[in-house]
Formats: sequence, structure tokens, C-alpha cells
Amino acid sequence: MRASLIQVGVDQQESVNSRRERVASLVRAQTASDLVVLPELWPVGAFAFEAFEEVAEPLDGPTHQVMSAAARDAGVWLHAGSVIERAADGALYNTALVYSPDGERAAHYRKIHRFGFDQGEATLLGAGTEPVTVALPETTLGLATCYDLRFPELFRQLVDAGAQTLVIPAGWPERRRAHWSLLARARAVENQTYVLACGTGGTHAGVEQAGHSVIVDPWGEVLAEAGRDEEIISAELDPELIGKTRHVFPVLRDRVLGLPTP
Ligand SMILES: NC(=O)CCC(=O)C(=O)O
Repeated sequence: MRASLIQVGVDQQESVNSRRERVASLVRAQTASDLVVLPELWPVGAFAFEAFEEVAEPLDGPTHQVMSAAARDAGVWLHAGSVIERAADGALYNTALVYSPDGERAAHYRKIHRFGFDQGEATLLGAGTEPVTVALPETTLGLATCYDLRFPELFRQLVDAGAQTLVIPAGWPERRRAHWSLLARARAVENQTYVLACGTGGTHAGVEQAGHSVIVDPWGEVLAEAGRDEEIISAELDPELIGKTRHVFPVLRDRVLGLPTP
């Protein structure tokens, strides 16, 4: 199974509409892939807080229209990164969208852990409450978004629900790039899953992005890694490697659950 991550360069000189069309053509070109992944909030930029209200869209809004068509045209599963979703009650969420190769929306995931402490996303957006897995023919995806990467208990819950490939779109800043690279590998090693971690390139809202999107295998080996600019990375995933890794090194079996509080 071939996975490709499109590390979109987000630059506020480019309009949201132009970027949507440009990224759609990049998705359409990935016909050799089975699964294509985009970053967090690539239409607007994860740190462009002042624009969130203006670009907010319903689940079937402009990004959905363009990405659904791109997935269908390429004939790929598409994790289309995330958008600012305006829900029916007016609340805003950071919502990831997943499409099947026929262009149907297979799942959406509202980011559970909002970044910013008492500022930015944490004050502007609502928090998701539902972990989400998506069954593909070859693997089951577990969805998380950016800051979620810091919360291992979410990933363990996804793995307990059957996730074999953890997909993490992000808009991660360069100044914490070491955390990004370390945590992406840690999530793969501790859960014995593939990790597809797709960030943004460029600089938006004055925040230099880390890029360094990465594909990690269940043993923690880095199969492909991007630099800082816009770039597409790809790797072959072997769905059987997850079971093999868990068989030869059965660490998940050795979990001790329900320990008393010290
Ligand atoms: N968009 C984000 O969630 C940023 C997360 C981040 O910068 C960090 O965890 O560090």
C-alpha cells in the first residue's frame, strides 16, 4: 500500500481559493498512491487565528467539494487534512476530513486537544469529544491532529479500537521541531503502528513551520522524511508488518491495566 504525504507550503500571499485549487491538482497527480494525506488547516494556516471566522465552512463546504472531486479523480483514499468547520449551531471546530476513492466523505474528526493554552485555537474553537478510526481495505486509520500528538492516551485508545496506521496532520512550528520528530517516532514505537505525520511548510502569521513530515514504520524506522519547504514524500506500507512486529516483540501484550493510584 503506497502512502503519500503532501507537505503544503502555506503562505498568506496565496489566497485560500488558489491554494485549494493548487492542492487539488497535487492530489489529482497522486494516482500511484493508495492513500494521500494533507496537513492541518492548510487552506488558511493553523496559526492564522484572525482569519478563522471568515474561512469557516460547513462540512459540505468549498474544501469538501474540491477534495471530494480530487479523491475521486485520483482514485485514492484522501485524508484531506483539516478545515475550520462551522457546525449547525454556529460553533467552530478544527475538523479533519477523510474521503474514499469514490469521493464519499468516509469520516470526519474534530480535534480533541486544542492548542494555545488560554489563547488562539483554545479560545476560538470547540473541542472534539470522539476518537475516530476509519477502516480501509488494507489498514485501519486512527485519526489525530497536531497538538493531539502530545497525548499518548488518545493514541492508545485508537489502537485499542483497531487502528494500525496513525494519521496526524499538523501545522507544527519550527521552534518545536525536535518535539514533532521525537513524538511521531514515539507514537509509532509505543503502539507498533505506522505513523503518517504531515505538517505544513513555509511561514504564515509570522510562525515559521517545521515541515519535516515523516512516515514511520511500526519498528520506529523513518521510511521517508521531508525538509522544510513544500514537498511530497511517499513510502510503501506493509500492513502485515504490524502483526509481525507485535508477534516478535509483544510489548502491547505486556500492558498492566488498572493499577491503583499511588
Ligand atoms: N496547531 C497545533 O496544534 C500546534 C501544536 C504545537 O505547536 C505544539 O504542540 O507544540
